[in-house]
Amino acid sequence: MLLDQGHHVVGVDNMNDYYDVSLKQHRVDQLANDRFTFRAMDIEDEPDVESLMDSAPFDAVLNLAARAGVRYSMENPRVYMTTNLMGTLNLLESMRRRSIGKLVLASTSSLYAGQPMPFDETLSVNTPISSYAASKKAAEMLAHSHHHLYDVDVSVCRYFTVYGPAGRPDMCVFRFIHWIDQGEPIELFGDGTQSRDFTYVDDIARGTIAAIKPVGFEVFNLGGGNEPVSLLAIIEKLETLLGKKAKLTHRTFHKADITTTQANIAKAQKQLGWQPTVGLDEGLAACVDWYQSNKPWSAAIRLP
Ligand SMILES: Cc1cn([C@H]2C[C@H](O)[C@@H](COP(=O)(O)OP(=O)(O)O[C@H]3O[C@H](C)C(=O)[C@H](O)[C@H]3O)O2)c(=O)[nH]c1=O
Repeated sequence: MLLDQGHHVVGVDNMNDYYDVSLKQHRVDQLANDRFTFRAMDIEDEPDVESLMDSAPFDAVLNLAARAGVRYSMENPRVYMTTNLMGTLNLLESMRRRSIGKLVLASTSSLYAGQPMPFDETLSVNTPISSYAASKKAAEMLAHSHHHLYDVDVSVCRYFTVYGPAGRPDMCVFRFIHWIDQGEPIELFGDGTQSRDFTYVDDIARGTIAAIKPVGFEVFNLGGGNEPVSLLAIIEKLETLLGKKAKLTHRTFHKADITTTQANIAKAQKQLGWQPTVGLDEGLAACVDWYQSNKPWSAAIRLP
């Protein structure tokens, strides 16, 4: 979207193998453009971040680089802190040294666990239930202190369960499509009544770009803003789209999982002029279309 608007963009990804690297490469390949440069590097590596920041006169940094799996953060909490917190520190420090004035920081609705819905940005989110959420909260706080000390302008975007074509294969929508299509049992944590305010990736991209505008320091919920939809309802919709019945294997509800999410998006609507436009049925259909039209490669993507 930034390229379509005529901007020059440098994209960074460390291409780690937490999930199938061919999917990451597929996404990079879609961005072929004279104004796009890709750098395979890690924001944890301070000298590399410094050299990156010297490579062009940046107006803004959008930090979407993260360890983002909720359940895997119980297995390997250390990488969540090194990437999500120390990586953010490297970016903030290199921005400070060069007076790059704008940071958009991707954060998460996972922070709202235990709070009353719909989740409002003013709720206190000091009791995270996963190392992932804790690392994102830590990054938000670090960004705040850099805003206070060095005047960097910060928009924190709390994303609500983002899905879309070429989506993450550690998340439910991608996996459920794969399993239903392949006739394999869906691994379902809990009874499937847990629910999410699913948000389509293009809406998230538009909201993230809208958040580049100067705001001081603000937190914005970027969520569908709809009634939360249960996993069982998602499975039913995917069965219809794929024309196949799902088989289920039940697993214990995961301790790091939030039961339900619903965004209050009034603030993003008002201050960013942002409104999600892609409904769940349309969004899921786009995911299934992408999966079908990229076969056999898409069906062979390794699930973590
Ligand atoms: C992958 C998978 C998930 N589930 C269940 C577990 C959860 O109760 C629910 C949604 O899990 P998922 O990982 O798709 O999404 P969230 O737990 O909402 O987390 C996601 O949205 C937030 C905002 C982020 O910030 C995370 O980066 C992102 O991973 O489906 C299953 O039952 N089976 C599965 O194979």
